Amino acid sequence: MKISIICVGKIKEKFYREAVAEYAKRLSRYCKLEVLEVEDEKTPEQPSPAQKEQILRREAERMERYIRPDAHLTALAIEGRKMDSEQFASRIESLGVRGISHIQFLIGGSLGIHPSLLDKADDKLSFSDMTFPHQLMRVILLEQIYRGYRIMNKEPYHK
Ligand SMILES: C[S@@+](CC[C@H](N)C(=O)[O-])C[C@H]1O[C@@H](n2cnc3c(N)ncnc32)[C@H](O)[C@@H]1O
Repeated sequence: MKISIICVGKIKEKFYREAVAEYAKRLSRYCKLEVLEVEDEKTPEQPSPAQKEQILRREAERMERYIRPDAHLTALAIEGRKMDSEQFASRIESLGVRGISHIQFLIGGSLGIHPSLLDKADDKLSFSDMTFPHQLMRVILLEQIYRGYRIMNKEPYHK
């Protein structure tokens, strides 16, 4: 399985970069992982609705360049569907059984993901009703994918 994480903005903090690198290393046993970063737009403190629309549209256009029509697309969104780790593992497994060999995840920037891009996603996945910074979200997603593979392979994992 190939897994792509398409995200807005770079990871600035060293400790997040190290966590991403650690999970990427652990995941290399299970899947082919790629992390694709697109440039974020400068966002004013209080963007007007028009500015917000423009920022989200530009970031969405950049993300769309990486979206592959044959891949299964999951957008990370607070208002998406919640699942537990076992359900998430089954989801990845069942996509593989259905012959899907590429899963793409989208993580938005500070203003989120443009609604038109959210509409294109096959799934919208929520990790809780709370808002996480996009850099931390990347780490959490990688950890859950790793946990998912451990669950699928019936390998021990701390609870
Ligand atoms: C700082 S958040 C954006 C917050 C923005 N106000 C919104 O409502 O989308 C950046 C990105 O991280 C992801 N994210 C943050 N918290 C999340 C959560 N609880 N569940 C799923 N994705 C989340 C989403 O992809 C979001 O676009």
